[in-house]
Formats: sequence, C-alpha cells, structure tokens
Amino acid sequence: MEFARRTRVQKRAAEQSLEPWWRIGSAFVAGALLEVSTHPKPGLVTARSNGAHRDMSLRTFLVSTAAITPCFYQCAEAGWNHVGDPTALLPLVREIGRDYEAALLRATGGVNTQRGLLFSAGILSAAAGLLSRRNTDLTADALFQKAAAMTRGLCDRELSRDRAPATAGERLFVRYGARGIRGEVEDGFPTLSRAALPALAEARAVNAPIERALIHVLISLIAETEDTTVLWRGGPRALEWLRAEARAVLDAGGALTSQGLEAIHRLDAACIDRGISPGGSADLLAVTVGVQTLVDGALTAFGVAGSAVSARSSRAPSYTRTP
Ligand SMILES: CC(C)(COP(=O)(O)OP(=O)(O)OC[C@H]1O[C@@H](n2cnc3c(N)ncnc32)[C@H](O[C@H]2O[C@H](COP(=O)(O)OP(=O)(O)OP(=O)(O)O)[C@@H](O)[C@H]2O)[C@@H]1O)[C@@H](O)C(=O)NCCC(=O)NCCS
Ligand SMILES: Nc1ncnc2[nH]cnc12
Repeated sequence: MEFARRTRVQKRAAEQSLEPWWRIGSAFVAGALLEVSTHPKPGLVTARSNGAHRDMSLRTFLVSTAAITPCFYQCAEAGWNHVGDPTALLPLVREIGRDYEAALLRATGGVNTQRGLLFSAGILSAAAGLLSRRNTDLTADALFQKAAAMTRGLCDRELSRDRAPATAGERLFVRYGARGIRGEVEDGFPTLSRAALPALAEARAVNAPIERALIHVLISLIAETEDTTVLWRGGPRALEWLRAEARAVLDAGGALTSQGLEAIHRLDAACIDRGISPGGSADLLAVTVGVQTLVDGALTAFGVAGSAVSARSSRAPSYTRTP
C-alpha cells in the first residue's frame, strides 16, 4: 500500500516533469525576487531605492538570492526524504542553512541581506517537501503547523538569559524578550495567518495589480511584526512608532487606495530619515508569496505583469476601491 501510494505521488510529480522540490524551492525564490523589486516599501531596498541602507542595493539582494537559492531546493528535498519525527528534520535543515548563510555573506561581501528569509523559507521548504511526500495538500495551515512541529522548543533551546548572547536576536531577547524569527516560526507564522494572508485575499478581492497587492501585504505585516531589525536599530520606541504608522496607512486603505499609497510614500521618506528598515517584515512578505504560490500550485498568479494577483481571475483587472 505504502509503495503504491509513493509511486502514485512520484508518478504525479514526474507527470509534472519537475521533482517536487524544484517547484517548492522556486516558490520561495520567486518570493525573494518579487519582494525586493516591489516599490515603494518603507525604509527598505526596492528596484528604485536603497531605502535606509548605505550597504545594500537591488543588486546586493539579487546576488544573495542567487547564492541562497540552492538552499531551498536542498531543504525541500531533505523534507521529501525525511522519515520520522519532524523535529529530527530541523538539525539537517539548519546544517544546510548554515552553509548557505556563509555563501550569502560571501556573495554580499559580508552584508546581512536575507538571513531571516534563509531561516524561515528554508524551514518551510523542508515542511513542504515532507507534506508533499505524504500526498498532503499544501495549505497554508498545513505548512505552518509542520514548520511549528519541526521547531518545537527552538526558542527555549536557543534564546536564554543564562548565557552571553552571540547574535543580535539573542541580545534583543535578553534585553526586551523579543523572539524574532525563531518565535515567528515556532508559533507557526501567526503574523502570516493574522495579517499577510488576509491582506493578500483583500487585494485579490478587488483585483489589485500585483505590485499594489504586495505593498498592501507588507504594510499589514509591518503593523503586526515584532521586527527585531527595527528593534536593533531604533529600540522599542522606533518599533511602536513604525507599527502605529503602518496601522494609520491601513486605516487610509493601505496600498489599495490612492490616499493610502501617498501615505506609504511619506512613511518611506520618514523611515529613511530615521534610518529605520523593517527587514524582518520584508522577509515575511517574501515568505507569504512563497506560501501562496505553493497553495495556488502555480507561479502564474504573481508572474503576469500588470494583471491582478488572483490565480483565478481571467478578466482584466477592473480595479476600483473606495476607502
Ligand atoms: C536563526 C537565525 C536566523 C537567528 O538569527 P538572530 O539570532 O540574529 O535572530 P533574529 O535577529 O531574531 O533574526 C535574524 C533575522 O530574521 C529577520 N527577522 C527579525 N525579526 C523577525 C520577525 N519577527 N519575523 C520574521 N523575520 C524576522 C531579520 O532578517 C532581515 O533583516 C536583516 C537585515 O537587517 P539589517 O538591520 O538591515 O541588517 P543587519 O546587518 O542585521 O543590521 P545593521 O548592522 O545593518 O544595522 C536580514 O537578515 C533580513 O533577513 C533578522 O535579521 C540564525 O541565528 C541562524 O541560525 N541561521 C542559520 C541558518 C539556518 O538555521 N537556516 C535554517 C533553514 S535553511
Ligand atoms: N528589501 C529589503 N530591504 C532591506 N532589508 C531587507 N531584508 C529583506 N528584504 C529587505
């Protein structure tokens, strides 16, 4: 029975002429590329701005994405081949990830562009591989629950006040109790379930153009995320200021209204003035695109320039939204 089921799954994968892990990894690579190219994004690097950064540009992210791309494929394949408890998959995936974190830093000359994405998308790629092998539908909830199962106990193991912190994230845990990307993953991506995916659904419902939809998702993430990159650079006051500003933009309709978009441009300028850059929220935008691509089962929904973001809408975007 098991052999017949696995053959059926592998036959289906073969019919799609791609090993499942290629499709899984590509979903998150697309997320990384679409994220960095989207403009405007408050304080962040885009295709037209370096945001609040002197050490990063679009090209920095393009080469770091190229450097980490194989990681997602390898993590997905590790998940596909994993047998046993999901927690036993995490050490395998982290070993892969650490190699690619070094590759990322070599590619960027030491600039930390996407460590958070490497961690979160690597784990989700492995979770997707594991679920695909078991012929389980790739829903957002299934992916998030599997990622949480893989990382159970991670924060208790790695974030402690009993030893000298080694990284920014560990320092911020000691100082403020912030759990950063580790907390987001171990809790099963609550910020995506609560904010990002509903914002994407809202944009799809009005057939918003892709770039507007991605900006709208990012603002919704900034309003919710305990972003340790903002905490690191500006402390709790900066994080609370930014989240309040993002909520005000959403009250004006977010990226789905002209007033909201004007407010986003103003917030971008204010973040640049203050040296604030919500890199963790940007990572979660990339992860949201990857997850939605796996749920849709196709890259098309995000790849047709100018069209609406929905995978299902065939008509031209009749895009109007009153605040
Ligand atoms: C597990 C680690 C990745 C944890 O690293 P660390 O101990 O540093 O913990 P955090 O700070 O909590 O997280 C690291 C990065 O995660 C992003 N992030 C932060 N908060 C959140 C959040 N709430 N939700 C999601 N993601 C979050 C963030 O990454 C982005 O920002 C970085 C750019 O920031 P920036 O300030 O511009 O640049 P810096 O150089 O950092 O500061 P400046 O000097 O310029 O001021 C960039 O990384 C974005 O990705 C956090 O930085 C790690 O320890 C680890 O184990 N890595 C190994 C790889 C691995 O395990 N992979 C497994 C799967 S492959
Ligand atoms: N577009 C971006 N700009 C700055 N930091 C980031 N971290 C992830 N994406 C980023």
